Amino acid sequence: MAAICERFDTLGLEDPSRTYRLGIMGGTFDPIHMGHLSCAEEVADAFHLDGVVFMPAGDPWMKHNRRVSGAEDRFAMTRLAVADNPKFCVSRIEIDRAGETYTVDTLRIMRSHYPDNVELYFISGADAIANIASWRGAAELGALAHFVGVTRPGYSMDRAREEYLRSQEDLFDLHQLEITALAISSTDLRTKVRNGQSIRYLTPQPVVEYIQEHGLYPLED
Ligand SMILES: Nc1ncnc2c1ncn2[C@@H]1O[C@H](COP(=O)(O)OP(=O)(O)OP(=O)(O)O)[C@@H](O)[C@H]1O
Ligand SMILES: O=C(O)c1ccc[n+]([C@@H]2O[C@H](COP(=O)([O-])O)[C@@H](O)[C@H]2O)c1
Repeated sequence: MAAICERFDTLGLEDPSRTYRLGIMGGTFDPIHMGHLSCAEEVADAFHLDGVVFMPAGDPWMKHNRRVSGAEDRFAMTRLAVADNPKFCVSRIEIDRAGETYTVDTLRIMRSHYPDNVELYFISGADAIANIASWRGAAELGALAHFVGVTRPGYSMDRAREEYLRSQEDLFDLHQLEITALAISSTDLRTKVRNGQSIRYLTPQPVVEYIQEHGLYPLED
């Protein structure tokens, strides 16, 4: 099995004199939606990334207060959603790792997998960045990867930035990017499915069909 994700496992080796840039789009993806996909695409474009690895969290510990779908369903939906984009791939490393999922562990693994000419860019919405001071190993994160905080409707980027700087021992910079505002959330999609409303155009059609075929989201969070 590929160590990170097959498509980008040998990134950096082709031309050791060139710098490569790899994005990491971390999330629970329960389910993945156009907000995630469009965010990854806009960051890839703006930062000239060679690719983006979608990284479904195995056990997202900050979501223990609510129902989270099985990792294999979330992985399968993410794979369907990115299948038509040659710059995207999905990694199993977090869902194959036992225990609660910590980004610091993932970034350590990725940093040791890739040669030094591959720079890592962890992509995150303003809501996730605003919690970063409480992430495991927060002070180490900025040394392992660049962090790109993107705007998200309803969340403050100023607060996200303050929390990010608070989490860093040294003042690593946070790259900020204003992206097209899509007020879409997985929570809204789950609610719509439960209420029998359409989610067409909010997530790719293969994901809509997967949710229907597997009867996901019958119950409240
Ligand atoms: N519409 C959006 N615009 C920008 N970023 C987003 C958007 N939706 C999610 N993100 C970012 O994508 C990452 C993964 O998000 P996640 O999988 O938790 O989705 P979510 O829609 O926030 O889910 P939920 O509603 O279940 O909490 C986070 O960094 C989050 O900030
Ligand atoms: O490492 C941590 O402690 C940590 C705590 C909360 C969230 N994260 C990561 O942040 C990303 C977005 O998380 P979420 O919960 O908004 O889907 C995802 O990759 C999570 O694994 C990481």
